[in-house]
Order: sequence, then C-alpha cells, then structure tokens
Amino acid sequence: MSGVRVRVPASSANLGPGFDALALALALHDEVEVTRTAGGLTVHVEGEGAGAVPLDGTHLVVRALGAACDLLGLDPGGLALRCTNRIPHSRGLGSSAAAIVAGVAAAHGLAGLPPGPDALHLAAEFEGHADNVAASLLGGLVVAWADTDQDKPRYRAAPLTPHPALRPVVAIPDTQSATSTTRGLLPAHVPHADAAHAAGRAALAVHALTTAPDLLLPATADLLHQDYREPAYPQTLALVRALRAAGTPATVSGAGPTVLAFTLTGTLPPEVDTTGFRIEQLPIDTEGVRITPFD
Ligand SMILES: Nc1ncnc2c1ncn2[C@@H]1O[C@H](COP(=O)(O)OP(=O)(O)OP(=O)(O)O)[C@@H](O)[C@H]1O
Ligand SMILES: N[C@@H](CCO)C(=O)O
Repeated sequence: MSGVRVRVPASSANLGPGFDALALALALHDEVEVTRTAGGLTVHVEGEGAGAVPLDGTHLVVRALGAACDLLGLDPGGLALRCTNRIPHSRGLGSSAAAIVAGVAAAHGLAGLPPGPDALHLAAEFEGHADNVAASLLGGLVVAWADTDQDKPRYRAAPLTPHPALRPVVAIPDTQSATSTTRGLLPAHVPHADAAHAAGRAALAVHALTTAPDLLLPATADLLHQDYREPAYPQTLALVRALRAAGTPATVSGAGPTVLAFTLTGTLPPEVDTTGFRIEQLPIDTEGVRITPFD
C-alpha cells in the first residue's frame, strides 16, 4: 500500500506585537500517515483530540487534504488516515494550523510535489491568517503577510533565522480557549498611538529575535491584542505580567491561553508562581513540515 507520512511542528504566533504576522515553530509534533486504499475513508486519531475531533470527511486534516488535491488536480481515491497528535488543542500552540498543514503537505506528498507558495496560500486561507501555518510549513521563525492589491488576499511568508541562543519555554494551562472566541474580543479600531507602538515593536522584535536577544523585553511588548483578550484567560495575562516584571520576555502564545517565554537558559525565574501551568522547554523546530512518501 502506498502513501505518505507527514510530521508537522507546533507554533507560537504573534510573539507579542507581531499580530497575525510573526510566528515561531516549536519542536512538538503531530504525525499523520495517509495510506491509499481501494475506496472510502477511515480516520484513526490517537493523543490530543481523540474522542473530540470528527472521524469523517469533516476532519480538518481530511478537508485540507481534499482542498489541496483539488488544487493539484489529484484524485486521491480511497484513503486511510492515522493521526498521532501531540499538540494540545485550543491552547495557542497552532494545533489547527498544524492539522491544515498536515493535510496540504500529505496531498503534495501523494502527488510527488514539494509544497510551495500555493500550498502556503491555501493553508492560510483555511486558517484565515498565515502566521501559524507559515511556521508549521517552513519551520523556524517567520514573518507572514497578505498582499491585498487584488480582489482577495494572497498570503505569503518569509523565513527569518532565529538567534541560536533562544530557549523558548511554554506554560500550558489545562483550560482551552477557541481562537474564534478570542478574536471576537478584539476591537475594530485601536488608537493611532497603539498602532504606532505595534509597528515599532514588531520591527524591533525581528531585530531582537534574530540578532539582539537582549532587546526581547521591549521587543515583545504588545498593545494590540493581549489585554483585550484578558477576560478569556486572566491567569495567562497575570503570568505574562509576572514574568515580564521579573525580566523574562513573555507573551500570550497565539490566541492563548498558553504563555510563551523567551529565555536563554530554558528555565523560568523561580520566584514567579506558575501554579496551574505545565512548564515545558520546547526547542525551536528549524525543519518545518517533513513529508515521507512510502510504497
Ligand atoms: N490535529 C487535529 N485534527 C483535527 N482537528 C484539529 C486538529 N487540531 C486542531 N483541530 C481543530 O481545531 C480546533 C482548535 O483550533 P483553534 O484555532 O481554536 O486553536 P489552536 O489552533 O490550538 O490555537 P492557536 O490558533 O491560538 O495557536 C480544535 O478544537 C479542532 O476542532
Ligand atoms: N494571530 C492569531 C494566532 C492564533 O491563530 C491570533 O492571535 O488570533
């Protein structure tokens, strides 16, 4: 039986001021094995999301795979999917983007083609923004944007080289928070001074993340989204503020409620109370999605 195995990293988006733009791939991986069969569809899920995600054509990996097959002009025939999920769902670690990238990458693997700019665009259209999918696809640190001069956005991303001294640490709470819910907490308009702050700090974040980690504390300051989302996860904002007060650059990871801290040691300051959070040092994934066809 032929097919393809894909391995896709988690990601942390925004990184403070880079809302919907900056993201970092993290070495926590979902794996999906897609086998061609005589007909029909079966989906087996182990780990995160087992018992919660659907096991039919509405499964996110299946939907993304189908859309990518349409794009590539490929009739995949019958398929059997085995998903081994390690990225926690609805925690701000890019699980939905990873699932979408897995499906898009699997279709490319079945077609014998590398995922290029069209794959990134398709995955970002699914997700609604390109930050997480770009990190999961390309690995490392990315800046994503949408060209908006046509009638609909064209999603793009550029890879950056993260500074080798960075040792990201995540603090993951038990509670979940849906991205769609916390995007709904954001205002339609922000003060010009806050927008100017975000532009300056996002530019500084690129410099700090690639070249000058000593500037990460001011570079990760955000006024655009984190405080607006506080009602959804007050403990997350409390931990971000406590870490920052102790000198550790910390942000809400993606749409939360996980906290991302940039350290140089892989540890958090012992005086900061992290009760209620699972602490994990997650190295930066520099590879992005891995696609392995099999016969
Ligand atoms: N591996 C997966 N297989 C199928 N569905 C998934 C998978 N991962 C995520 N999903 C779907 O996506 C939802 C979570 O998406 P959501 O955007 O709310 O959170 P997230 O992607 O984990 O966080 P963030 O976007 O803030 O980083 C899950 O509830 C589930 O419906
Ligand atoms: N940039 C996105 C990431 C989560 O998908 C957000 O903060 O809503």
